[in-house]
Amino acid sequence: MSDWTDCLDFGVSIAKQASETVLAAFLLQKEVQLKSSPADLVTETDQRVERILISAIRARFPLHRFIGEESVAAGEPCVLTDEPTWIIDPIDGTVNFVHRFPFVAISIAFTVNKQTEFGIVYSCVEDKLFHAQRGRGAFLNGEKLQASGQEDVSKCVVVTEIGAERDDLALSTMTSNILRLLQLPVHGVRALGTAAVDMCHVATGGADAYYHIGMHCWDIAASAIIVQEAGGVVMDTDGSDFDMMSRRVIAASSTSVANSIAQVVQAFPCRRDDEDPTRCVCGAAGVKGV
Ligand SMILES: O=P(O)(O)O[C@H]1[C@H](O)[C@@H](O)[C@H](O)[C@H](O)[C@@H]1O
Ligand SMILES: [Mg+2]
Ligand SMILES: [Mg+2]
Repeated sequence: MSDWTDCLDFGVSIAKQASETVLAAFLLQKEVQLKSSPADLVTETDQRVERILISAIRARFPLHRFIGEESVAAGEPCVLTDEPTWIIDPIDGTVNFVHRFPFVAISIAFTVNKQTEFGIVYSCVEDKLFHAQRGRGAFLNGEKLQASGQEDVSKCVVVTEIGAERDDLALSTMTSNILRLLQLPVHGVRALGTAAVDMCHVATGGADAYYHIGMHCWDIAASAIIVQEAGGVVMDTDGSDFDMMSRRVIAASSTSVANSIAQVVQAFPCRRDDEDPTRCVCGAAGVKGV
């Protein structure tokens, strides 16, 4: 049975190569386009990095499939099959990238039979390479990672993201979630602006939990296995099993902390990543396809 290490090694090498494109543009003025909201940005660099990654992988592994953030934005389907699949976020933290806020990451996950075999999150400006391979542990620049193991939510630093949604229901849900957490209380709430790196800090033990509603599979598919391989727990915000297409996640140091967060965090309606956007009505006022 393949252990996919050759794919992992190739993924690490192209993430580092592609980061040169991110860093070359990081301090430059950027042309910005909007996607689903005034806070959901994309630049030509996001699109170019995704093309670089996918063409390099396709040349080496021509039968593999892809789910890429900017390919999906351009109309490609977001459907996970049993085939070997690379799930790519070329720049996680595009708002940070546009503003030169130094937390931007390339996130690459690899699945076979819908099971994640490895995840790579490369925080380019920090030069921090997080990776994990199923059953073989999680690492930061080669050093093994261990989640904090914290069991008491009142002793936790919790990371989250406010996301790109700007409708009243999403904003009131997200802000009331933060208020309810602070009232538990928790030691602190943080947000770096990149879901992938946020979640990797649970694997380092520097944070004890992460939760998010509204992110996409490409934001968290790689960091989910990194947390799990560091001894953390990943689940849906309703306490059910993690489903990378659901657009809801809790990653935590322990099951008890994850369950405590699931009890106070409420979700707002989001279309699943793998739902046909032409056939769904959801969101605050049943806004089509958000
Ligand atoms: O669009 P990119 O790839 O930058 O991903 C970010 C999302 O856009 C945010 O909504 C979300 O809140 C996270 O910040 C996520 O990292
Ligand atoms: Mg992202
Ligand atoms: Mg992105």
